Amino acid sequence: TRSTRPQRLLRAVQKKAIKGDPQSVISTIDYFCRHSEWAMNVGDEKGAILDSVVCEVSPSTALELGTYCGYSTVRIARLLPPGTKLITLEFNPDYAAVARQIIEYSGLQDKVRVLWTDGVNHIYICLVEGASGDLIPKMQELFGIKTFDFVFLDHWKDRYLPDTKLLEECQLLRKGSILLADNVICPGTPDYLEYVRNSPRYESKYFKSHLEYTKVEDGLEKSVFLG
Ligand SMILES: Cn1ncc2cc([C@H](O)c3cccc(CNC(=O)c4cc(-c5ccc(F)cc5)cc(O)c4O)c3)ccc21
Ligand SMILES: [Mg+2]
Repeated sequence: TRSTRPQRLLRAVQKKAIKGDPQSVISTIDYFCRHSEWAMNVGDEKGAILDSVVCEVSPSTALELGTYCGYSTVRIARLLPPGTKLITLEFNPDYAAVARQIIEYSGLQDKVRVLWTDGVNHIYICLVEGASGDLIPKMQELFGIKTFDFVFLDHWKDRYLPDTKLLEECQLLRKGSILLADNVICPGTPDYLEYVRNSPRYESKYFKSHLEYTKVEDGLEKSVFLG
């Protein structure tokens, strides 16, 4: 049967990227998506904004909702200091399988481990198969996470708001936690935007950009939880 888009993206990485070099994996994916086949990675333009927020926050605990092929996982993980804990949630097993291979190809495989064995000198990326709504309430028991310093939302757009409320209810956000949401314009997350922009518990800022690999407007919304 015909390969899937994530499989074709993985093949391009295995063929053209330098093994062990995260930047080369990122550039290869961006080139492939711009010149061969579009895919819903956050991309280079919004990716640069993601990079700057990750560097500014320098989180010791981070959560990504929606791994897809692992492009933003690699973007985030390459910037994280040793000892960071990055959890990325993917419910689609085919996407998770491709993401594992792309994360490993990027050389982060020695950091992709069962969580927090020593937690001293490695970044721990844990790619967990499952839906955010089921897994968020289990973060403490599964991973010993108390709160997240940084959350990147890039999964189903109608899950941004319920999952943000779930993070609040599970007390996984602390004063100063940063939420960064992709696609707040295209495809759009109107209920989430309305919430973080009007709730007294958040200070929100819009970073105008474009839908990955296109000229269509899109952007990222950065929201600080005020506690
Ligand atoms: C519950 N739960 N827990 C974990 C988890 C993980 C997933 C998957 O990773 C997954 C699967 C399918 C779709 C998404 C969301 N992404 C998008 O839909 C998107 C679309 C476009 C776009 C824009 C313009 C178009 F014309 C077409 C697509 C541009 C973008 O950047 C996107 O992120 C995420 C899903 C639910 C999950
Ligand atoms: Mg997206």
